[in-house]
Amino acid sequence: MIQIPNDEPKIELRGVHRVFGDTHAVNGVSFTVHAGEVFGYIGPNGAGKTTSMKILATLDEPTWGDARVDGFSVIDDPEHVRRRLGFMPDYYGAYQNVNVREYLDFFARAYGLRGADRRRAISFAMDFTGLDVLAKKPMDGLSKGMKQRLCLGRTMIHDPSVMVLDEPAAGLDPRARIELREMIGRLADLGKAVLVSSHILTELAEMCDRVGIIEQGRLLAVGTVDEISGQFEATSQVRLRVLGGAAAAGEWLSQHDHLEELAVNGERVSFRHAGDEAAQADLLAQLIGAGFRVIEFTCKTKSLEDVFLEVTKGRIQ
Ligand SMILES: Nc1ncnc2c1ncn2[C@@H]1O[C@H](COP(=O)(O)OP(=O)(O)OP(=O)(O)O)[C@@H](O)[C@H]1O
Repeated sequence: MIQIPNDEPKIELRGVHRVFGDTHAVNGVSFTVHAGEVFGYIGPNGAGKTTSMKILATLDEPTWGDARVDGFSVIDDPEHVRRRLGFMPDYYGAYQNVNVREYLDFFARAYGLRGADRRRAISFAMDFTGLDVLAKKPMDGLSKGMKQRLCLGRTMIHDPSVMVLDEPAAGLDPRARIELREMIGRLADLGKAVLVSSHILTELAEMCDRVGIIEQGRLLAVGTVDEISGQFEATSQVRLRVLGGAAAAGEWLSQHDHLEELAVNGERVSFRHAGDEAAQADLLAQLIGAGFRVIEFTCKTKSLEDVFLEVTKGRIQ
């Protein structure tokens, strides 16, 4: 995956709002995605991901603000946007008595592809998704993973420069998920800008160049996973057990800086510590030096899931 700085973004949301009655589904969201970049759009259920994606796909319009695809406004130039964008929704119908090739052929025709161009587009999509061996298989007989590939093939049939994928990994088994990640990487290698959503940060962490975390319609953080984690990894959760009771150790610790949320319960003490591992090792040595009989001492930095839970507060609307 490459990241090309200083070029025009392929996707640009500029202060996008979408209001449904009392619900501010998308609340002033702005971000960009460049050619060759995979951007993960992460948020809990009802956060506003699908609504933003539908606006990009010209299936809905912003109440205020604008979004651009390859420089074209979704409000002023929706026809140009549609030609340049492929949208994979989080649901799709399976047609009865339609095989893989026929399904792709239908969508290629819908995009106005003819003759040799249409045959080439179908072959490329089947090749890319590894469905060439299943060309004659009826669509309703495909596994979930294979249907997802077919849907991806349909989304790329008109060779869009922008791909918007709504929860593509939902319900896939681990192998299908790894294969999907690999396909998304190859889309980026082809120079496409890929926007992919999920409500699970870890599901996307490895495949995305950058992520945006959204909750209640607001974008709470944007950056690489490391950048976002770094903002929240400043403290570790420390737990210790002191033989014979921890009240005195708790009292001793409460005199120290860089400690928060100190709690004592029987032999156990827990607190948040703002220092690095060396500082924690020093603290343990001081505790033992002060005569406390420490039998357990653990430090846990935040996992990606912890970071996600901290960024999003679990509010729903
Ligand atoms: N057409 C609509 N009319 C009224 N409210 C809507 C409409 N579409 C979405 N909403 C509301 O907007 C909010 C955002 O919904 P959206 O589907 O964009 O969230 P999401 O992040 O995609 O969630 P999920 O992961 O559950 O798909 C929700 O509160 C939803 O109920």
